[in-house]
Amino acid sequence: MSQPQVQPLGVEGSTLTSSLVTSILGVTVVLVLYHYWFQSLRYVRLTKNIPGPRTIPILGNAYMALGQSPSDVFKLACRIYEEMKSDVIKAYLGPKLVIAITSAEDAEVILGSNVHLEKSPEYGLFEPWLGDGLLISKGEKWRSHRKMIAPTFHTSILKSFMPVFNKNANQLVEAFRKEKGKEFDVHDYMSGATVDTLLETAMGVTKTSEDNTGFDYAMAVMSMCNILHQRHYKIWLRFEPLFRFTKMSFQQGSLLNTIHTLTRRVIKRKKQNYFERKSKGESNQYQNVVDSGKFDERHGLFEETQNIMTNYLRDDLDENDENDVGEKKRLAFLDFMIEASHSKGIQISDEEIKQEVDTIMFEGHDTTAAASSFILCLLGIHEDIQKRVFEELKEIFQDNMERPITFNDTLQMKYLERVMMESLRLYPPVPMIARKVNEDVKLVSGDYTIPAGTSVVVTQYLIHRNPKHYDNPLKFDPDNFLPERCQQRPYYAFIPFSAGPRSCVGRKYAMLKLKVLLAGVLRKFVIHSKTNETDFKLQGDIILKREEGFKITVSERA
Ligand code: HEM
Repeated sequence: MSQPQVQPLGVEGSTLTSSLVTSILGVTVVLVLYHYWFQSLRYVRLTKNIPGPRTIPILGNAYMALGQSPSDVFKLACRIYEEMKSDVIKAYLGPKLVIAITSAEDAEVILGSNVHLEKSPEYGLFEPWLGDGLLISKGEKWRSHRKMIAPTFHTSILKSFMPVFNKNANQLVEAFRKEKGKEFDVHDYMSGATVDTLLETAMGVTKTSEDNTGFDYAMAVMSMCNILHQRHYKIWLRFEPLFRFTKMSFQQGSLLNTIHTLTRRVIKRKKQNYFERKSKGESNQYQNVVDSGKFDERHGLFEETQNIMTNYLRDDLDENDENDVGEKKRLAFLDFMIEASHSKGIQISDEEIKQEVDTIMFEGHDTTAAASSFILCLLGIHEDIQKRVFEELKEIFQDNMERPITFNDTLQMKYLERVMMESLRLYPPVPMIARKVNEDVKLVSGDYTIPAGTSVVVTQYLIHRNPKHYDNPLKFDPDNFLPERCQQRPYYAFIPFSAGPRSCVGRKYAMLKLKVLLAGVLRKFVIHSKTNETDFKLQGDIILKREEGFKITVSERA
C-alpha cells in the first residue's frame, strides 16, 4: 500500500499567509503615511477645531452616504447637525473638505460679501444646459450680466405678466376640478403650471405655439430637472466619463437638443420683431426701465425690487393701475434682453442671451413648483390657517370670486403672504447653496477659519430652523412674519432666495406668481391632506421635495 503523500500545501499555505501579512502591512503603512500626510495639509490643520463626524482614511465621510436613499441622506445630515450641536460642521468627501454653516451670522459673512461670489464646482452639472448663464458664471461676466438682467424684473414688467398668471391659475382650477374627491400629487400640476407661465413670460411662447414644440420644450425642461436631481444624489453619475456611457446621458443629449433648438429659434424670431418695432419708431422699453431706476451693487438688484422681506411686495410703482400695461404691450424677458443688447454700453451675444433664458427657465421652474406644492399641503394640514386665508380672499373679492386677480389685490393678500413666507422658512425649495471661498474667511459664531479653496455650504433649511433665530422653530406659524417679529431677527435668518449680491433675481416674480396661482385655486377649493408634517419624507438635493409626492384631495367651495 502506498503511503499517503505529504501535502506540499503547507508550504503554499504559509506562502499565502505571509504574502497576506505583507499586503496587510503594506496597506497599513500606506494608510498611516497617508494619514500623516493628510493631517499635515494646511486646510486640514486650519480646520481641526471645527466639529465633524468621524472620518475613515481615503473616503472621509463619503462612506456614510453609500447605499442610502435621498431622503435617508437628508435625514442623516440633519441627525449629524443635531448630534454635533454646532453652528459650523465639517465633512470630507474623500479628501475634499466641505464646511456647512447653519447660523444667520455666518451666512451673512459668506453671502453678504462681495468677494465670495463664486459657485462651488458641484454647479458644473448644470453647464451642458445653462452654459455660462447667471447661476454659474463668475467674475466680470456675472457682474455685467446681473446688472443687465436685473431691470427685466422691474415691477412695471412683472405687472404686465398678470394676465398670463391669471390664465394659468384658471387652467389649474380646471385641472383640480377633474381631480375632485380623488387623492392626487399636486406637484405634477404645479410643475406644469410653472413651466407654462415661464414659457410665456421668459420666451413669449405658449405650449401650443411654435408648432407644438412649446409642449416638447416644457416636457424637456421637466425631464432635465429630473436628470439633474438623479445625478445629484447618485454620486457616481456625477463622474462625467462614467455618465457618458449611461442611457441617461443619451436622453440628456436629446432633451438639450429640444431645449436649445427652440431657444435659438425663438431668439431669431424675437430679433426680427425687435427690428420691426424699431423701424416703426417704438422706443426701447428696456432703456426706459433702466432710466427709471437705480441699480444697487450690494444686493445685485434694482433698488425697487430689493426689499421684499421688509417691504413685502410694495414699492413706489404699486399705486399705478396694472391695466396701464396692456396685454398688447407685453414683452417677455427674452424681448427685454434683445432690447438690452441694443442699449448703450451693453454687450451680450445671442449665445449668451440663450444661456440666460435657459437659466431663468431652470431657476424659475422647479423652485416655484416645490414652493407652491408645500404651501398647498401645509394648508391642507392646518385647516384653521387655510380658513383665515380664505377669509382674507373673501374680503378682497367680496362676492365675485371669478374676476381676474389684479396686482393691487395681491398687495392686500397679507396673510397669504405670511403663510407663503412661513412655508418657505420650514421648507425652502433650495435647501442649501454652495460657494467656493477664494481667500481664508473668519467666521463669527466661533474661532473658526475657513481656508481658501474650500466649498462652503450655506444651509437655509437648518438656518431657518435654528432655535437661536425662532422661538418655536418647528411649529408652522405664519405670524413669525408679522413685521414686528421680522424686525427682531437678523436679516439672514430667513434666506429662501439667498441674500446679498448673488441672491435670487426672480424673487419678486416668484412671490407674485405664487400669490396669483394660490389665490386662484384657494378661492375655489378647500384643500385636504391626510399626511401630517411629521410624516413628510423630505428629499433635499438641488430642490427640496417629498419623496412620497405631494398628495392632497380637494373639494369645491359652495
Ligand atoms: C420660490 C421660488 C424661488 C426660490 C426659492 C429661488 C431661490 C433661489 C436661490 C436660493 C438662489 C441662489 C442660488 C445659489 O446661490 O446657488 C437663486 C438664484 C437665482 N434665481 Fe431664484 N428662486 C426662485 C424663483 C426664481 C424665479 C421665478 C426666477 C426667474 C424667473 C429665478 C431666477 C434666478 C436666477 C437667474 C438666479 C441666479 C442669480 C445669480 O447667481 O446672480 N428664481 N434663486
